[in-house]
Order: sequence, then structure tokens, then C-alpha cells
Amino acid sequence: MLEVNNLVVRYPGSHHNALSSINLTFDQGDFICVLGKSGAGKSTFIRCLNGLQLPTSGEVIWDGQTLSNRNEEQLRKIRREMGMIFQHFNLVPRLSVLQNVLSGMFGYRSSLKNLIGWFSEEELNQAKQMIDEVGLKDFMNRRVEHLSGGQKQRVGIARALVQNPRVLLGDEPVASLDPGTSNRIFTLLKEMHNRHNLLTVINVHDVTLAKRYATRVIAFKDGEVIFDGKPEYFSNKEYEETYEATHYEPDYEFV
Ligand SMILES: Nc1ncnc2c1ncn2[C@@H]1O[C@H](COP(=O)(O)OP(=O)(O)OP(=O)(O)O)[C@@H](O)[C@H]1O
Repeated sequence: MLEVNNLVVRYPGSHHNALSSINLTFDQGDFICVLGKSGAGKSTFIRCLNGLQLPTSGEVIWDGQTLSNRNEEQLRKIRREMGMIFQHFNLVPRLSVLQNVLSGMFGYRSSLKNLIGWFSEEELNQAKQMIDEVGLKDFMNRRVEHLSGGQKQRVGIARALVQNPRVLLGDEPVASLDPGTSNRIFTLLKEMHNRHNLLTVINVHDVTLAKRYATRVIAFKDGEVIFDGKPEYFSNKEYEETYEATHYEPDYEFV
């Protein structure tokens, strides 16, 4: 359903590729964790998948069609099918949980309806149902600025999924959270992944989380894929190569 062919990204003015000749195919149901040290190309890669970053050469193919040469309107339609969550949540702090989640529907409504903020009964119920699914039923009308980091990311997940996407992309969604909260967010992500039959692709720095939750791990180094396989095969050797570090911290007990 989603594939990248000979994907190359070089940022303007840079003397090296952020991504070099990446070839990957993803299927519905994959829960993929993308590993790599800082600057390896993980964010660039995730942003290419939904057309936020256009390739210098090569292509991203979604449902048999390339993302290149699409106009903004067409890209918007594709992005509706690909929800995204972020390290810093990208929510509107002064708005309520419900209002933030409703904003996830903006992509498929008329500009006028968005401008006046009118939502049908069905849309409101859909948003409320999603807020319930992420465990925030009792916080529906709470301003987002008054929530904890973990709760904010739950809002981010509800907002990404309220548009019924087929793909969920995550750019370091737990990098600002403590280990226990990170684990609970990953538990939720896996639940939502299974319930909504998603393809999930998430960048993460925490190897333990990746090994615990992913069905497939992809590791980048200097813009190239150096590992692509089942998490159990990402062992010390792969860890050392990916991070240029000498040992892998063993599992710790999650709370
Ligand atoms: N907007 C940009 N302009 C120029 N160079 C960039 C830009 N964004 C990223 N880069 C460069 O591209 C390379 C890959 O960066 P990218 O952010 O994709 O890596 P990353 O693995 O996500 O890193 P991190 O874990 O720190 O977020 C790095 O060398 C980075 O400096």
C-alpha cells in the first residue's frame, strides 16, 4: 500500500544526502519502529511518507500512485488517510480536548464550516468516541494547557485518528515523556493500531520500546537503511552499528 523507491533527499545548501536511495515497502498491519541516532534521517523519512517533505529524486508510492507531481489539494486528500503525531503534540493549548480533536476533521470539511466552527451531531459523536478510546472521557472540556504530557499525546492520537486514516505516522511521539508514560502511550498506540487496522510507522529513540512493540524495526544510519527486520534480530551488534555505542541497555521493568 505504501512504498518508497530510490528515495533521495538532499536539503538545499547541504553537501550530503539526508536520505540516500531508500527502498522499502509497507503493508497494512505493520507496526514499524524507526531507529537511528540524531541526524540519521528518521524525521526526513517520516515526512516524506505523507508528502510533507518532497524527495530530491525517487518516489513515494501510495496506493499505486506516486506522491510527486500532486497539487496541494491532492496531497491534502492523501494526508487525510495518514494521521500524524508529534514530539511536541502540536495542539492548541487554549482550546479544549474536544476542540483539538475536532480540528483533526478539518481536512475533509468545507473551509466555511471550519471557519464558523460548525460540526454535525455525527462529527461530534465521532470525536467524543475517539476521546473515550484514548482514555480521556472525563477531560473532554478541559483546556489542553492544563493536561500532563501523556494526556496531551493522547489528545494528539485522538486528533490523528478521528479522520479515520489508514496510516499513523509518529515523529518521536514519546521523546518528551518519562519512561512509564512512554510505555503507556505505546500500549495505547498498539491497541489503536490493532483496533483500526492501521499501518503504523513511528520514530523512536528508545530501543526497548521498539523491541517490545514493533512487528518490524528499521534502523537508519547516515541516511541509509542498515537494518530492516523483526525486532528480535535487532541485537547488540545492530545496536552498536546504529548508535556507535558499545552496549545495549537490557529491558527494565515498566510500570
Ligand atoms: N530543514 C533542513 N535543512 C537542512 N538540513 C536539514 C533539515 N532538516 C534536517 N536536515 C539534516 O538532514 C539530516 C537528517 O535529519 P533528520 O532530522 O531527518 O534526522 P533525525 O534522525 O530525525 O534526527 P533527530 O533524531 O535528531 O530528530 C541531518 O544531517 C540534518 O542536519
